[in-house]
Amino acid sequence: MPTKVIKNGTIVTADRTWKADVKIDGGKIVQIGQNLSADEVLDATGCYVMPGGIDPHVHLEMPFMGTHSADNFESGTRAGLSGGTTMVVDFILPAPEQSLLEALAIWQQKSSLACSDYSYHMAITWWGEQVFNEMAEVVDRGINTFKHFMAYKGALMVDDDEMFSSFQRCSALGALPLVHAENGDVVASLQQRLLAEGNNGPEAHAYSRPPEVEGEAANRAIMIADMANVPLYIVHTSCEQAHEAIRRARQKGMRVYGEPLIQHLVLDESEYQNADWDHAAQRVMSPPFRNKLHQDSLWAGLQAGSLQVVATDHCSFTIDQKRFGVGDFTKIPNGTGGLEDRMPVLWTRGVNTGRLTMNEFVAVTSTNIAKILNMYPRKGAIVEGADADIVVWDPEREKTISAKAQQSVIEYNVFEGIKVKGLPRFTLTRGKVAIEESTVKAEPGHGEFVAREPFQAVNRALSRWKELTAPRRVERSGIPATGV
Ligand SMILES: NC(=O)NCCC(=O)O
Ligand SMILES: [Zn+2]
Ligand SMILES: [Zn+2]
Repeated sequence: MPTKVIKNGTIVTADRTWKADVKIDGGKIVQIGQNLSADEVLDATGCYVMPGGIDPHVHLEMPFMGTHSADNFESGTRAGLSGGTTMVVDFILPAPEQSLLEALAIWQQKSSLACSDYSYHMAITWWGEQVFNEMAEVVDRGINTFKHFMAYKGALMVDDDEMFSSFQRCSALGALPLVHAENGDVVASLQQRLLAEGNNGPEAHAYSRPPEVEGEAANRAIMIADMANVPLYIVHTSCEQAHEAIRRARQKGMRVYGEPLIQHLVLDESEYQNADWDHAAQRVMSPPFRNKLHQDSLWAGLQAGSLQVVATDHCSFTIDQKRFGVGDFTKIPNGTGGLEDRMPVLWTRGVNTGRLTMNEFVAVTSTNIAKILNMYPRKGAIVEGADADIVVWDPEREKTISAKAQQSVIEYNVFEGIKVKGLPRFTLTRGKVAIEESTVKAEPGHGEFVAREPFQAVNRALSRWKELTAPRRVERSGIPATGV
């Protein structure tokens, strides 16, 4: 590959902003400085040169609710690159009783046509000696995060006992547990009550998953992680109740991380009242969209640092797939898209409004998650030696989001009609230009798996502290005789 230099731009990282050129060779950043030269020049006049976005929460070709999500690794990563996201992390979902390693092989096959780099979280969907043993091998293969669904009763859900066992295993292996925090038993019961009362439309999806069920599960997961001496990452934090649990845990010194989605920051529950069934069903996801007060709480969390990451949970379904749930909202496949839109929408609603600084934008879209997932500074950084996953961001480029022009294969977009200002001029994946304004040059198969080492610092610090403060037997010199 010829050498490249990005010239005339302003580099923006999570902690600095400065004017310099960036030279790329062999997929890596090799030099940062003034007046650099190379075989090819990419002009960044008027632009910000930032670490490419990392979306740590996507479901590409996910087997779920009797179908598969519509975007695969090819269309999903192409959509990501179009919006400035240069890496995704997908969830491996072993079937009940299936070997984790067998499931990993299936996901390796699915991701062979990825256009950008990717990694995996392994879901713990059942528990037993085999899972306990295989978790060590999964960590050896570069997967240091394990996901637990506290919802989707009868499908992906695990109970507290299984979760506690798995969290303890994570602690021993230097791995990080993730949770989908919703009380699955209560949701299942509310769903049945709503259906029995004749509430079968998509709005009932939101009624069956109020913020309280998310808050309770977040608190429970935090307590279980504390008992297991392990940090915790709570995915798709959508409401004040869950955010409050995370804030409180962090104030007490616990390592708990929270991840709002761009959908929850920008779209609200009124979408489910739309008179058009398709419109409302297309927005069915778990947790559901919330009201403005919850949105304010999430924005405040990003500003204050109590929430660290903005993701998408990209899990797209076609109109026909959504229609599986006509007459019964519990059969509407849960999930929405967002991979192409996360960065432009967050820039527009965050940086352009003054809610986030540019550096905070980089932190919550890339650097923080690179650190949390233990792949920094290979990813999430503009430094010599890092992968050249870079977005050259033009703050003046505008568009109106429209499904007609998107990379995702579905026919609609939940952000349809939103005007964004701030878009990629170039997106580079390991030094290769994948996007040049609206020209897509992404190459299926270019993406590589990113292996992540087990955690050292946080897990060790937690275990050491717990060891020092563990309950201890009191040694006594004289023990009185029993009073008989
Ligand atoms: N979020 C959602 O509705 N679908 C994807 C699966 C999940 O993350 O819960
Ligand atoms: Zn989830
Ligand atoms: Zn998800």
